[in-house]
Amino acid sequence: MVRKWILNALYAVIFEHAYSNLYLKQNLHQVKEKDRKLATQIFYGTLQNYRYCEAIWKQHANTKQKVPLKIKILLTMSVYQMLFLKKVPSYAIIDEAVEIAKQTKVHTAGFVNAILRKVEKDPSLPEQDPQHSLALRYSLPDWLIKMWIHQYGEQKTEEIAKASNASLPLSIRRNLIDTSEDEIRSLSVMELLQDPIYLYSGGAIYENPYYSQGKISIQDAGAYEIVRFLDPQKEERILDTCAAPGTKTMAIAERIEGIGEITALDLHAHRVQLIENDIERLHLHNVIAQQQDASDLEGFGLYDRVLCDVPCSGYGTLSRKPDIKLEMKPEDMDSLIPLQYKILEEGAKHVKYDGILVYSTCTLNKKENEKQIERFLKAHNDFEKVDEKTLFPTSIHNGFYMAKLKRKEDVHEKHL
Ligand SMILES: C[S@@+](CC[C@H](N)C(=O)[O-])C[C@H]1O[C@@H](n2cnc3c(N)ncnc32)[C@H](O)[C@@H]1O
Repeated sequence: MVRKWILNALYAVIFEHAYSNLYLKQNLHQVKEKDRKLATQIFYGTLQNYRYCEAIWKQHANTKQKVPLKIKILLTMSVYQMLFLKKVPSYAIIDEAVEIAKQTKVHTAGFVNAILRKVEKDPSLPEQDPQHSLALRYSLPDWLIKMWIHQYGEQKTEEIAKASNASLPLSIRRNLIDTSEDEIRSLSVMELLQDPIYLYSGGAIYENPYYSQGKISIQDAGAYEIVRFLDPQKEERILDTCAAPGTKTMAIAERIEGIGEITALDLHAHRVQLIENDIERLHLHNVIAQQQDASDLEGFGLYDRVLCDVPCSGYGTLSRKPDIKLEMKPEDMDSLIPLQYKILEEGAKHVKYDGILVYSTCTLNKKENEKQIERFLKAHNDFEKVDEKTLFPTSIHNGFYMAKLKRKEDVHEKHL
């Protein structure tokens, strides 16, 4: 029964903290091929709309009644289907939910039936304060909406919130070294966004021989903008300080057609392994992966370009990683700021005269973005800002912030 499988998958993500994309990658094969698309849609759709769907059934429940965790998820995923899957009639969704409740906690079947019948009759939420209702509509926490309104204004916040809930298409990057545009076009599953980025609609990408042969890689179109922004050139020495899983590293290597030298670092050994796997899959010989804390780069030399794609709160990637929405807490929001700044300062020491330093995040929080750069520039008058961009999320790509700094004085002896 596909819906029972989805219930267990959601339980693993919500209460056992499995990563949604990894869980699907490892377990979706248990679902019959014909049901995989639907299973994926209900799984991600429920995660994305969790707060909203939960609020809808909860208004019909007695607040004193103790509801088992799995039954809460069952109700929430059923409400998601009733509201968002127009092709499946409500009675079929309710019947199946009652059947699953009987198999899971038999005494809850009547409760599940009663609540879902009430939702069927009245699926709306009462009038709320506008900020709270915006947060609920897009299943985001109230404090995040408040912060975005404060930092980006009301209209932008509505756009960000909407995009954070979109079902993004999968996009891929053509390998610029050995895969021509014609070869990519011959695959009818590709639609051009901006070469080398294409939309992919060909189903399980990991099973596509183009993927295993290293001709294509998964790449968010917004993330690739950071690579264009870094603008790596052939024969340069490039340092990527927070590189795993290596998507941008590989895109840089392909952009310079394997001519030049890239050092890719990451703090965690298991994540360095991910970079190494891609070096092998893409047959790249000019990338060195190394486990290293980027807040201490003593002994590293000077580079033409340094990319600090720092760890961040990830609020630009909520549509592709809806699990973040379930776990985000206001106290976590700014916790990475000191580490980000340390990585930026350390990376800066290894930029050669006239060289380029790019600082980037996949979040929308000015304290992790613009404010970091303002503070850095005040403390380092040997750098100047040459460009800065916030790429807001859309229904095609994630959201990012990027700043490009140039070293303008030859003061390395002072630093190294
Ligand atoms: C935003 S992700 C990088 C994504 C990567 N650039 C890409 O495009 O695939 C941030 C990375 O920083 C790594 N990280 C966290 N703290 C670090 C540190 N002190 N030094 C180096 N890497 C660190 C994390 O393990 C994570 O892989």
